[in-house]
Amino acid sequence: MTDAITASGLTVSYGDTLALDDLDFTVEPGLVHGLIGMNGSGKSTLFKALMGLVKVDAGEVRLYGADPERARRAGRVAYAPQNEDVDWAFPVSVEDVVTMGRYGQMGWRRRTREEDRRRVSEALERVELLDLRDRQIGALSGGQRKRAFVARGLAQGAELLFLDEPFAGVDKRSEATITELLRDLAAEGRTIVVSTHDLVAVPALCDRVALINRRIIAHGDADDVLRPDLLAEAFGGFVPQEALRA
Ligand SMILES: Nc1ncnc2c1ncn2[C@@H]1O[C@H](COP(=O)(O)OP(=O)(O)OP(=O)(O)O)[C@@H](O)[C@H]1O
Repeated sequence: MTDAITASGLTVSYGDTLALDDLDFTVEPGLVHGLIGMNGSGKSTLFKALMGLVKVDAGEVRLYGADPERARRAGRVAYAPQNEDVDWAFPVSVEDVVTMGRYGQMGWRRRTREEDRRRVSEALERVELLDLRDRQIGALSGGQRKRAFVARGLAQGAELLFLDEPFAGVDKRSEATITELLRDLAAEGRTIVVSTHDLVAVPALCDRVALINRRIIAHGDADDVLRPDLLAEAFGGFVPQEALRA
């Protein structure tokens, strides 16, 4: 089976800051992968590089064997950004945000067809936001906002979903709802990569765990990866205690 992601020798810098350093990352399809690392370890940059959204100094990315930009344009990959990267005051409804997932298929006039409206409704129903479809996106709770972005990816028909910190600012109940949703999507064959600081959330959510600190330090089963020595390497000598209890 073709891997969902293969990245090799990926190097990205912003001026003098080296964000990714000769990083290799291979992701099996149909699983939930957790991407764990401290602030500034390159998690968001990795997502952007995998989607062809930042300039890569060196290295190569393939998504299902294809060029990342092509995979993105074909709607095969979707990205739910960190809260800070979204303008929540923007005057769009939840339904508008999910409809954006259909833009690639709509043509330049962006006129919605029956098929688009059906896919949007199905996606909203799937994430249990159908009754909030007319609400302004910023008037949702943290967990509902994340689900709206997942719905956008589903409306688009994405096979590969990237979620940047989906549990930030989300209560335990919403976290459980999102976890269940992502587990179901993976069971249907989608591939999911989730960046999180929340190590306690990892066992319930992730099939595999990757530790990142500008490169991938370890990637595999949680028991093999969440080891004190590897965590110390990822977290710069500081081992988060909750990681060892996870
Ligand atoms: N647009 C940018 N311009 C300059 N430096 C940047 C930019 N984006 C990220 N960086 C730097 O690149 C490094 C990696 O940042 P990145 O946002 O990928 O890390 P992260 O693991 O997602 O962090 P966090 O957990 O805080 O969101 C950091 O040192 C950051 O300051």
